[in-house]
Amino acid sequence: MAAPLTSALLYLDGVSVSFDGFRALNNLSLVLEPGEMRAIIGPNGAGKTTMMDVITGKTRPDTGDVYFQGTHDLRRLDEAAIAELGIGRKFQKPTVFDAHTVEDNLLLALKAPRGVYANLVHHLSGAQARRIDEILETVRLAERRREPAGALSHGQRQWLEIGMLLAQDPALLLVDEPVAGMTDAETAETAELLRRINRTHSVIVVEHDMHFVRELDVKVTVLHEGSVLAEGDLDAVSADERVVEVYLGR
Ligand SMILES: Nc1ncnc2c1ncn2[C@@H]1O[C@H](COP(=O)(O)OP(=O)(O)OP(=O)(O)O)[C@@H](O)[C@H]1O
Repeated sequence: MAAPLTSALLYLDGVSVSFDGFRALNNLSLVLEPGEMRAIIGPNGAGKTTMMDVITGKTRPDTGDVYFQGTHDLRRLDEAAIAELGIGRKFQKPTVFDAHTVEDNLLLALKAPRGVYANLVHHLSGAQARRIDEILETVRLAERRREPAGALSHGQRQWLEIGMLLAQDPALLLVDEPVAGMTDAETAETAELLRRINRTHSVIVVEHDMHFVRELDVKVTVLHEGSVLAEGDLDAVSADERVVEVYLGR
């Protein structure tokens, strides 16, 4: 089938996924514009993780369209090919190397340059060093750069993991529950950090913490039973009776 004509960065239309007859995603449609940051909320089992799994190629939809940058049909690509296209995912559980320093973790995550001439190596290490400085600044770990990652707080480890994702320079970052277990101060800093990242990257963030979602100040999609229940700014969706009923509580 021909790709739909869309200027969207990410385009999901009519996506359904069943596990043993149970519909985890049920005719889900979602459009993310280039440069956008979107917050995804919804009760346990709403399909948030399954949606991320479909976008990253971990789970194949039974039906529906999934396009990236208008032309890439993500249903036809495997996880590695989708990552290579520029979709990066941060899981809730950090996977940093504890014994390595913060900056070495970032260096390991930097995309290996392809087809590089040997006499450019020195020049490239300079570029890599600048990139690492930039990422350390963004994820607020410049002062901890020479410490082992194992010495970081829970929140700082999450930031390092976001930094490692940035090192791969994805066009779209998928971030799953970044502030779970963080202090209030770390949560506020994480909102600030993602807003900064969003100046140059598109982001989808799944999160239950409503204070955090408010601080992001972006369009919110509420999932429920595998479909979009409501979409809009947080005040609008919070005022939606159906959202109050299934998620926010009275
Ligand atoms: N591999 C699987 N096999 C069977 N059922 C699954 C599988 N993955 C997810 N499900 C079911 O699909 C539904 C949607 O799950 P999903 O993890 O996407 O929800 P979620 O919105 O991410 O929830 P949470 O907020 O708890 O993380 C759940 O009922 C879950 O039990």
